[in-house]
Amino acid sequence: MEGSDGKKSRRGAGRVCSICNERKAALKRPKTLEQICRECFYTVFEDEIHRTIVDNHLFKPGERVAIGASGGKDSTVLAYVLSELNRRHNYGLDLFLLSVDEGITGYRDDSLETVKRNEIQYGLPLKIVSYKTLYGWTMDEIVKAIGLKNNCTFCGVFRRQALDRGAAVMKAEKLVTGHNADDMAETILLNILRGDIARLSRCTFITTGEDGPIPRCKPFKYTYEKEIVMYAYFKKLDYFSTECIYSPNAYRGFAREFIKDLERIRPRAILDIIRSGENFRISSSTKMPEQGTCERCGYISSQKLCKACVLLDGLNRGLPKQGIGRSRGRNNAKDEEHNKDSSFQSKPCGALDV
Ligand SMILES: Nc1ncnc2c1ncn2[C@@H]1O[C@H](COP(=O)(O)OP(=O)(O)OP(=O)(O)O)[C@@H](O)[C@H]1O
Repeated sequence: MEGSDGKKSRRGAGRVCSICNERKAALKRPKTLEQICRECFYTVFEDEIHRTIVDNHLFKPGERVAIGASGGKDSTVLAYVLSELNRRHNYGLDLFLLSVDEGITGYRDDSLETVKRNEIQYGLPLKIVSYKTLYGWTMDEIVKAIGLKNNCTFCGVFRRQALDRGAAVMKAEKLVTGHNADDMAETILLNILRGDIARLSRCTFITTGEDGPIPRCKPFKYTYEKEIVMYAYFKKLDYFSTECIYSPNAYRGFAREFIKDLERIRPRAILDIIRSGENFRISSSTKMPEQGTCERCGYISSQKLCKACVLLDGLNRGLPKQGIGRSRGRNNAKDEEHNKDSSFQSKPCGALDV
């Protein structure tokens, strides 16, 4: 960059990487603000994920692992990095891509095309399961029935089960998702704001569902979204970057913006929120929901019917609002009455609903 005096601007020009002290710095690392070169960025980024995997015992050798692949930046980088680390460190994992087709025209159909290309680029087999086949409804049809306001509830609940069912069909022993540190901080904050103690106590776990059909883990728990985007950009990874056309959730949006503001002032804020969430102690007198199984479909549930069955029932009976909102200890006709007044909404898509 030339200054007004014709000399090279000092800002960043010629600065040496603070890690290798050899190459020219090419970027400011969002997590630490260090000026580093690309090569060192790749190394620290991948090594941190490797450490997270090893320190938290995320996998066992020989495990069959489904990578929840939406075609977006997070899961694309996850698929790429995990297959690299698997080779480099001999994890011995049998990896494959698992995608859920929610039936959102102009969004998921396009992102699935990206995943199909990733299948070839990374040499990972791909399995696609769809809402239409599993539930008889596409999200386009659900939105027609319910409108834009609560559709994320359906999508989040159905996706969670769809991933489990797809993983079960493919005989996976573990499912990994691309939820990152920003998602994690956002969910902690939302659970505090909602007073959702049950979720707050579990939402920071890196592995969840060990008592359910298939454990899920989040290797990007401490990975910053900005670094994921940077990594994808520098590595020229093929991903789909459009927002969901049905995703208007204002409450989560505020939490997201708040965290981004905090990060701008102090990058460590994201990690500190996660640490705080991890260190919360839930009072032993707090009543927690007991896990059982859904009477209808056998899926894990703390109610007589799981959330997906309640929502599906409502859709099929022409009462799509049934089951929207909190329904602790309910699952009966009174739900509907309650839901009319409920100011709470279930978790939207992108949720770290554990
Ligand atoms: N349709 C899908 N099929 C398979 N996995 C999915 C799907 N949608 C979401 N996931 C999994 O859940 C994670 C979090 O999803 P979320 O909706 O928050 O998207 P995101 O933060 O934009 O992630 P991505 O960039 O991977 O789309 C994804 O990284 C992915 O692993």
